[in-house]
Formats: sequence, C-alpha cells, structure tokens
Amino acid sequence: MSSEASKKYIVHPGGKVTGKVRVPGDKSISHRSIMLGSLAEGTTEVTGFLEGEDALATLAVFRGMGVDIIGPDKGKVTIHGVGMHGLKAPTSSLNLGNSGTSMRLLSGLLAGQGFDVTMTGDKSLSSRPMKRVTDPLALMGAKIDTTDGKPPLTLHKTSSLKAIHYDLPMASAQVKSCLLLAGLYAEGKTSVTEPAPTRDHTERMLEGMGYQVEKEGSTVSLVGGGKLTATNIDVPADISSATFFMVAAAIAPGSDITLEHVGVNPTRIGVINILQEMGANITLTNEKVTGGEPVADIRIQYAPLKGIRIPEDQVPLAIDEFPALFIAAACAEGQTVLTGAEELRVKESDRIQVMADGLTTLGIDAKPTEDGIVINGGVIGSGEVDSHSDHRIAMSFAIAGLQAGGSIQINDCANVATSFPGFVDLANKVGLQIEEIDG
Ligand SMILES: O=C(O)C1=C[C@@H](OP(=O)(O)O)[C@@H](O)[C@H](O)C1
Ligand SMILES: C=C(OP(=O)(O)O)C(=O)O
Repeated sequence: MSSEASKKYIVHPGGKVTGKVRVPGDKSISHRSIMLGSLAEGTTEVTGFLEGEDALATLAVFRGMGVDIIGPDKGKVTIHGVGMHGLKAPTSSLNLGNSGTSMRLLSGLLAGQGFDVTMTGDKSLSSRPMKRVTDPLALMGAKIDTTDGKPPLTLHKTSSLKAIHYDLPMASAQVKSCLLLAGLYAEGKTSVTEPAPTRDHTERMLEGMGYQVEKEGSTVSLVGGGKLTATNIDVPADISSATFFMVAAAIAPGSDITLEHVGVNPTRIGVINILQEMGANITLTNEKVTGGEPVADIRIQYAPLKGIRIPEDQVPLAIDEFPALFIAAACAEGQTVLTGAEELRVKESDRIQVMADGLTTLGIDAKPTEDGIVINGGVIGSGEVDSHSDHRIAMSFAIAGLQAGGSIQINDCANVATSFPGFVDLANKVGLQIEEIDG
C-alpha cells in the first residue's frame, strides 16, 4: 500500500507562514474508526477521515474481511458494522503498507477471531519490532508466528483467549490498544498498566460505542464479551500534521497561522507544551469536545525560541512530533536536550539518527545519544538530506527551508502520503516554497 514511486522535494529558502488552514484528519482516530466501526452493531458515519495511505490500508483490510464500507469521499466514510463476530476470513494476506498502528492494533483485534490470517508490510514496517505485541498476546493464548519478532505475522485460529494483567514495558498506545482489543474477545478482565500516559483514543472510542472501560490511576481495563454500538465519529484534524505548521510559524519571523479544528486530547498536546516552554506564542480558541475528543483552533505567531531540557513526561505526549521539534531546536537560541525518547529509534526510521544526520549535513550541531539528542541552535545551511522513507522526517526538513541559507533537497519523500496527503500544496499555499519532483 505504501508509495513505491520515488519523490524528491526541493525546498527554496526563506518565507513565512500565514493564513487559516485545516490539516487532514487524525491518523490514530481514523484507524480506530474503521476497526471499531466494523465490529459495531449498526452503521457508523465517519467525517474528517484521513485519506492517507496508512488509514486507507486499514480500511482496505476490513473490506477484505467482508465489511461493507462506503467511501472515503471528501473524508466521509460509512461503515456497516458486522458485529463482534461477523468478520470473514480474508482470502489473502493483509498488506498494511507502512503502518505500525494497523499491524499492532490488528494483532490484538484479530487474535481472537476464528480464522488464520497473515499480515505483511513494506520494507520499513517489516523491520519494526512486533514482539512487544506478540509476547503479551501469547500470554493470552494467541498463536502467532513471526520471524525474529518482525513481520510478517501469522495469527492462527485459537479456541479462546484468556484475560491477563500486563505491565507495559514501554509507553506505547499501540501495545495498550492491541491488548484492549484482544481483551474484547477474552474471558474475564484484561488490564494494562502503562509506565506513562499515552494517547487514549481507543479507550474514548470504545466508551463512545457503549463499551465499559475502567480507568484507575495508570491502569485501564475492560471485560471481554460485550458489544459495540455504532455511532457517528467526527475525526478532528491531526495535531501531528498541524505540528509542521506550528513549528514553521515558530521559526519564521512574521508568521501568523491558525490551524482549525485540531484534536487537542491531553494525551497528544506535548508539542504545544514543549513549544510554549521554548517561548512560542500559541493560543487556543473555539475549544469544544466532539465525539468524546477535545478540539480547538490553534493560532501560532512568531516569537523567538530558546533551547530547553525537554521534560521526560512530555515525551509520550509528543512522540511523533520530535522530528519537527528538532527543527525548532535547531532554530532556537542555546541548547535543547532530549532524553527518555529511545522509542524514536523504532519508528518508520531511526528518527534520532536520521534527524541528527540531516541536521549535521545542514550545518547544525546535533549529537545523538542512546535515548535522545542534544541540539545546539545555529544557522541552517543548504544541502541534500535523506528522509529514509519516513514521512515525518521529510516534512520536518521541508519546514527547515524557511530558515535555511540555501535550497534543501530532500530525497525519498513519497511516504508523506501515508499521513499527510496534499502536504506540498497546503504548505505552498501558506507560504513555503517546495517543489516536488518525481524520481
Ligand atoms: O496508537 C497510535 O495510534 C499510535 C501510537 C504511537 O506509537 P507507539 O505506541 O509505538 O508509541 C505513535 O507513534 C503512532 O504514530 C500512532
Ligand atoms: C510512528 C508513526 O506511525 P505508525 O507507528 O503507525 O507507523 C507515525 O505516524 O509517526
């Protein structure tokens, strides 16, 4: 599913960002809307769905398991739920492209189905760790084959799953969600304790569909055997995509941009907290709750940034935003230190190493550490960097162009379409100067 065609960006230096825009829908919530909408009884209408390759991969596999899904059409998707036990065995393996969220959440959701299924992914996904889900699922009685804990994963039909309590070894919403989804099919109460809060969209959506989810301190639990009732889901704009324009405005003098209807769930707003601590001028207006998720318009006006030591409690709350935050750090006065972020090494690329390499190429003093990075603010130069097929790296270096001394060429950008279709057009509309080249 992931883009095989190669693309390059040439980013021309200078400019500022202004205007009012809505970025595409939240990726995490879009995935979950298809998964839970498919298992619900009744029809779920989704609006604001992300028409990016990752969420479309999830949609395609549920279609392949017999769910009647109409759309997407301008963000509208209609899912005719088949109920908890209505999925059909797919006729071929499920290709999840570049999407870690799809593979990890589906491992749990599919572990309790009455059929065998194989899940595959692209080169990047095929190198990502899956033992973090297969180990606890095995404790629940699932039978899963992997090669050295990496995809492809083959799930074998099991007669039943048993509920467990699991202490998550790492702060991961994907592993937490995987176990809760398996727990829907387990006998008894499945509970998960997390070392630090992570995004809670699964819990919120389950509750929105009438499933009882208990939360006590850092433990979340549910009892298997219940049912989900279809509901309408308004997917907010993705704060992870909004981040590129927030950082753009934070580094480019004269900028003033408003990002509309962005999800500001407290488990996702690390980027706002970190940028504010660096001195960014951010205001939230039109705050409301829609479909159980808080949303707001985020306005960001340029103000000079200073380097900070990033509080470790913000790391899981901003986990996908670090490549862009490293650009903010490169443009800030003084030193920024990130620790406790070793999870960044197992995303679509090793985001610590790849960002450090690119920043160094552009003349910034950036030193990777085992669990983070130390960046000294400086002057961004021109040069050629590689995104290693990682959408967030490609978009981060694109916004760096605003403060660069010359053009930046970014290689291997096709995967931007996994999370942010239309990025280049939207970026150019608000003031960036990005040329997209095939090949
Ligand atoms: O649950 C989710 O939707 C996600 C959880 C995070 O992954 P981890 O759980 O691996 O931290 C995040 O990086 C990913 O983009 C989406
Ligand atoms: C890590 C990400 O996604 P996934 O794990 O779903 O591939 C991301 O979008 O930054």
